[in-house]
Order: sequence, then structure tokens, then C-alpha cells
Amino acid sequence: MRKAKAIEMIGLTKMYPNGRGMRDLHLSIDEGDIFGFLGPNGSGKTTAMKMMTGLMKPDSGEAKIFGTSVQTDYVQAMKHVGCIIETAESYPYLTANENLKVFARFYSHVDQRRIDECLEITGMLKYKNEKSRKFSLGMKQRLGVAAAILSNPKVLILDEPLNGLDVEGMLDMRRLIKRLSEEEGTTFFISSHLIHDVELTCTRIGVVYGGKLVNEDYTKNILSDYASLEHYFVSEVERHGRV
Ligand SMILES: Nc1ncnc2c1ncn2[C@@H]1O[C@H](COP(=O)(O)OP(=O)(O)OP(=O)(O)O)[C@@H](O)[C@H]1O
Repeated sequence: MRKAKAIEMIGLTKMYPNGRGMRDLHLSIDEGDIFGFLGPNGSGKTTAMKMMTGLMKPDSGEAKIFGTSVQTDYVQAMKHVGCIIETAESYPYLTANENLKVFARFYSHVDQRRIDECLEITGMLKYKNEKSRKFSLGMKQRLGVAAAILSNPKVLILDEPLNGLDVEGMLDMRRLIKRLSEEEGTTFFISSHLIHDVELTCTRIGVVYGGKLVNEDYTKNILSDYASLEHYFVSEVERHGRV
């Protein structure tokens, strides 16, 4: 059976006056994929993610979530999406639980039981009544994920979710992503510049370089042809990327 298209990007373009940005991005993410958007600092990942989540208007092109245009029907398109773009914000003087209650107000069906469930899934239940200003970066990231999954989104869009995490924090986050993918069928779109982590976490990978998508493929295909994702990355950038 053909899988549904969770995310489609059709020629998304945003160029800043300095000539940088993201040019003519075409991508199609199937339901159930854990898609890794891999590229170095400044390659255009955040720009693309802002366009696909409606935070930035593209110069041209369109993003669709489950067939609905983010640009023309924002509320309907984003109904199934949870996202953390740039940083996971929280209210420092509120507890983890109180923070989630604030977010829960946006959704009529999210009750205390679901809040507890999200705290449990993200390993934050034991810190439920602690104020977030005392949290480490990893705990803040996890609280951010707890907030992003409150409404049971079918798609989670995470910008550099491993940024600033230590090894244990990275392992936790990777487990969390796999758990949500397996148990809840969540589709992920994750940006990262960490090649090794993308290799271990993602089922599909797109390489971005200099504001362009240079190639994309399933991780298992890449690893059957290349010794590691790093070899693939370097080869793709050399083949298509350098401008
Ligand atoms: N508001 C802006 N005005 C001008 N240039 C910008 C602006 N935002 C980003 N850029 C430039 O566009 C390019 C792409 O930036 P973007 O933030 O999308 O990259 P990124 O891949 O997310 O990088 P990072 O991993 O460092 O977050 C960079 O060269 C950046 O300097």
C-alpha cells in the first residue's frame, strides 16, 4: 500500500538580500519517515523549516502537510503538526506541569492525563513540579518535546533537537524519537549538522548545502553503497554542492 505524503515541498524558495537562503526545494516525506535534513551551519535548514511551518513567507513555492497548503490554509495544515524551531521556549518561573498546562489551553482535548503521559514519554515526570529555570538544556529540550506532542501531532518538526545536549541527552532524545515513531506512528522532520546522529536516528536523509538540496535517499540505501553517511555526504557535496 502506498504511504500518505505527510509533507511536500514544491519549489520552496527564500533568498535574503545577501544572496543566501534556500533555493527551489522539492521534497516529499512519507508518513512514518524519520527524515533527517542534514547540512552544515548556514546551509539553509532553518530557512526551509520556517517556510514549511508558515513562520516565513517563501518568495515562491509551497509546502503542504497531508495535502493542505501551509501558505493558503495555515490553520488546517498545521493542525497535525508539532514543532520546535530554533529553541524550545518555556516559562522559567513555571513548573514543567504548569508550562504544559499553558500550552494545553490551545487544545480542547488535552487534559491532565495527557500532560502526565507526555511528561512520562519524555522522561520528565519526575521533574513535574520543578520550575523550568532550574532545568538543564537537555531537560528544557525534553520539556519542549513534551509540549510539542501534547496534541498527538502526526508530524513533529524539530530544528537541531540535539543542539547542546551531552552524550546521555543525545541518547535519550534519539530513544524518544524512535519510541514516538514506533508507538505513535509519528512522522519526523529533523534538521541536524551531526552526521553520526542522523545516521543512527533517521530512516531517510536529505543533504543540504549552500541553500540547495543536493540529494536525498533512504539511510539503508546510502549505507549499502557507502561505508558511512559521512562518505556519502562528502561525495554528494563534491558532486553537486560546491558552487
Ligand atoms: N534574516 C536573514 N537575513 C539575511 N541572511 C540570513 C537571514 N537568516 C539567515 N540568513 C543566511 O541564510 C543562510 C541560511 O541560514 P539558515 O539559518 O537557514 O541555515 P541553517 O542551515 O539553519 O544553519 P544553522 O545550522 O547554523 O542554524 C545563512 O548563510 C545565513 O547567514
